Amino acid sequence: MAGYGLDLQLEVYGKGEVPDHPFSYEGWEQRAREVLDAGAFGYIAGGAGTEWTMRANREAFYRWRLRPRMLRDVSERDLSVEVLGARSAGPFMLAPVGVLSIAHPEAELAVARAAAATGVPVILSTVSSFTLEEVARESGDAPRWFQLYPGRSPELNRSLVERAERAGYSAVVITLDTTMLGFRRRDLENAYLPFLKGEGVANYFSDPIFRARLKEAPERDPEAAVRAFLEVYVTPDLTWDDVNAVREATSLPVLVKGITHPEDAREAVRQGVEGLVVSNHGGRQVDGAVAALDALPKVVEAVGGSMPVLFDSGVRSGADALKAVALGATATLVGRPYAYALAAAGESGVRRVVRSLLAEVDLQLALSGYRSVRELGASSLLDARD
Ligand SMILES: Cc1cc2nc3c(=O)[nH]c(=O)nc-3n(C[C@H](O)[C@H](O)[C@H](O)COP(=O)(O)O)c2cc1C
Ligand SMILES: CCCCC(=O)C(=O)O
Repeated sequence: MAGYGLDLQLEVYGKGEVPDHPFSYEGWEQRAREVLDAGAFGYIAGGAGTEWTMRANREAFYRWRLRPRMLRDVSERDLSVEVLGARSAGPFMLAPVGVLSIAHPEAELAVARAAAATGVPVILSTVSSFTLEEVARESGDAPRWFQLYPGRSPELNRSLVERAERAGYSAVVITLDTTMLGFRRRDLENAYLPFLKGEGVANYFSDPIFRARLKEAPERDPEAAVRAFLEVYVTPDLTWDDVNAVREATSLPVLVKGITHPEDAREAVRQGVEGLVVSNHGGRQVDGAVAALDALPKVVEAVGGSMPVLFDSGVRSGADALKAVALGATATLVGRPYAYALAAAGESGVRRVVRSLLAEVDLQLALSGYRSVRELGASSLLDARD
C-alpha cells in the first residue's frame, strides 16, 4: 500500500517538526534568490525578452484540468517510465542545465549523486562545470544521458560524444534551439555571462581536440581559451547535416531537443532520430514563442508514436507532469526546480525536489484513479476552453 506519497507523508508528519526544506517551487526559488548574487540568480531565473513565453509556459498548464476517477482500486501503483532503455522512478528526468557552479560549488556532482539516489536519470549539459567523466564517477550505475551543443568543429563534436559513450552515458541529446544565446535582459542589465568568468568550460578545456586548437593551454591563457570556446559555440548555420554527422559518430541513440513546430517533428521522424524533446528552453530563447505545452499535442500527433516524445519548460509539480503525460509525453524534464534547490541546499535540496515530485505524482495519480502513468490519456483531461 505504501508508496512515494505515503512514505513522505509518514516521514514528515511522523517527525512532527517543521522541515528545513521547502516543498514548493516558489519556496526554493525564494531561497535561491536569498543565497545567490543578482547575476547568478538572474541567469537561472531569466527568460528571453519580456519573458512572456516563460510565463506562457506556466499559464498553458492552467488550461488543462485533471478529471479524477473514483473507485478503481489503485492500491498497487507503478510510476516508473522507461525511455530508450533508461529507467526512471517517475515521469521525470533532470534537464540539462549548464554552468551549475554558479549555483553551488558541487554543481553537477551534487546533482548526479541526488539523481542516482532517487532513481531519476540526469542529462548532463555540454557546458557543465565539471567534466563529463568526473560527473559519471558520481553517478555509479545510474542511467545518465549527455546533452550536446554541436559546435563549429565536427572533430570536437565527435570527441565529446565518444567521451560520453566511454563514460557510460547511454544517449545523446542534441539541443537545437540555442545556437546562440537569446536576448536576455536580466543578464544584459547585470552584465553577467558566466562563460566569461570561466564557468561551464570544463568539457572543452579537458578535450584534446579543443586543446589542439589553442596556441597556449587553457591553464596558461584562460581568456584566449574562453574566446576559442565562444567561437566554436556559436552556430547559426546548424542544419540536419550536423545532427547526422553526430549520429554517425556514435552508436548511442540520439534525441533532438527544442522542437515545437510539427513540421520539425515530421522532419525528425524522416531523419530517423531516436527521440525528441518538446521544449522552448524554459522560455530563454525566443520571446513570444508558443508555450511548450501548447505545442505538445500537435508534435505528438506528427510523431505518431514512432519515437518517445519528452517534454520540458514549465513543469513545476506532479500535476504538471501528469498533464504533459496525458497529452502524449513519455516523460518530462525539470530544469529550474532542481537548479534552485541545488543553489539553496546542494545535494540534499535536489533530493528533496525529486522526492517531492515523485510523492506528488504518486498521490495525484492514486487520487485520480490511475495505477500507472501509462493509463493517462486524452480522457484524463478537460480542456477549460471547451
Ligand atoms: C540556467 C539554465 C541553464 C541551462 N542550460 C542548458 C544547457 O546547457 N543545455 C540545454 O540543452 N538546456 C539548457 N537549459 C534548458 C533546460 O534544459 C530546460 O529546457 C529548461 O530549463 C526547462 O524549463 P524549466 O526551467 O521551466 O523546467 C538551461 C536552463 C537553465 C534555467
Ligand atoms: C551557451 C548557453 C548554454 C546555457 C544555456 O543553455 C542557457 O543558459 O539556457
